Amino acid sequence: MDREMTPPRFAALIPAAGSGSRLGFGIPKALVDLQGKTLLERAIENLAPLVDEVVVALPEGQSIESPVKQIVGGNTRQDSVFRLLQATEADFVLIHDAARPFLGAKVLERIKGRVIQSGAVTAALPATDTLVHSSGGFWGYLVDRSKTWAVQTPQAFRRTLILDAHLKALQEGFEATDDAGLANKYGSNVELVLGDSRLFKVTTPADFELATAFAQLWDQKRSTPS
Ligand SMILES: Nc1ccn([C@@H]2O[C@H](COP(=O)(O)OP(=O)(O)OP(=O)(O)O)[C@@H](O)[C@H]2O)c(=O)n1
Ligand SMILES: C[C@](O)(CO)[C@H](O)COP(=O)(O)O
Repeated sequence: MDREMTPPRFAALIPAAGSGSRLGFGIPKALVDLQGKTLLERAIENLAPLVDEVVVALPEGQSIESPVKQIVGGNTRQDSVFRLLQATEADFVLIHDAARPFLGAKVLERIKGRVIQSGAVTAALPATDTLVHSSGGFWGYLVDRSKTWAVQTPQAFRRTLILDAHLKALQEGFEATDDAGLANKYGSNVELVLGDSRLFKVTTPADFELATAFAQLWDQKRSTPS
């Protein structure tokens, strides 16, 4: 008798509970308007068509008008993601910062295409600038650029793998800047998948200026049938 194969289920998990202190607009960064849509709305609209479920972590006391599942985030990004992981039972999770509003379908397809086999993948870009390790504000030593990548989101994992890494980190009090770092720390081989320079993170007012200028072009392209 043929066994029926059910396709794996994917959840998009969006940490959006940060305060945006480096942006300094006085409201949570994910809820800042960028040319008619908030950063969070943009993240949801990019991810929703390619997953079975979307869950967002928001600052306490905030909610959005959207059918997606909403939970309260934690004090750190890591804590917000840990809470998001407990809010889904999907086989695979795509974790993506609300602060990266320009996520195209091609990057997402690349990430989804690799995670089933790899179990742990992240979008990343090979470094293009000269890189140095600094010492007291001066040139310390040159870093080998040919082996250096800048890590972005989305990052995708088999849910049980990344949940296990988060649980171990919690037990040990280990903090990482991202989930790929946690997966690597607890023994997973994290595959680097080519990201995109348009996936930059809106962190500072200068990033926001750039995002404002670029959003019009992005929205125009999305509404033009290819
Ligand atoms: N306690 C936190 C902190 C951050 N994030 C989310 O993690 C992503 C990346 O974080 P970052 O760009 O550092 O956002 P903020 O923490 O808001 O910024 P800042 O550090 O400048 O305050 C953002 O989508 C942010 O909302 C979160 O969900 N929960
Ligand atoms: C997760 C991340 O976007 C990968 O580059 C990055 O580490 C987040 O850093 P932040 O200081 O929390 O913005």
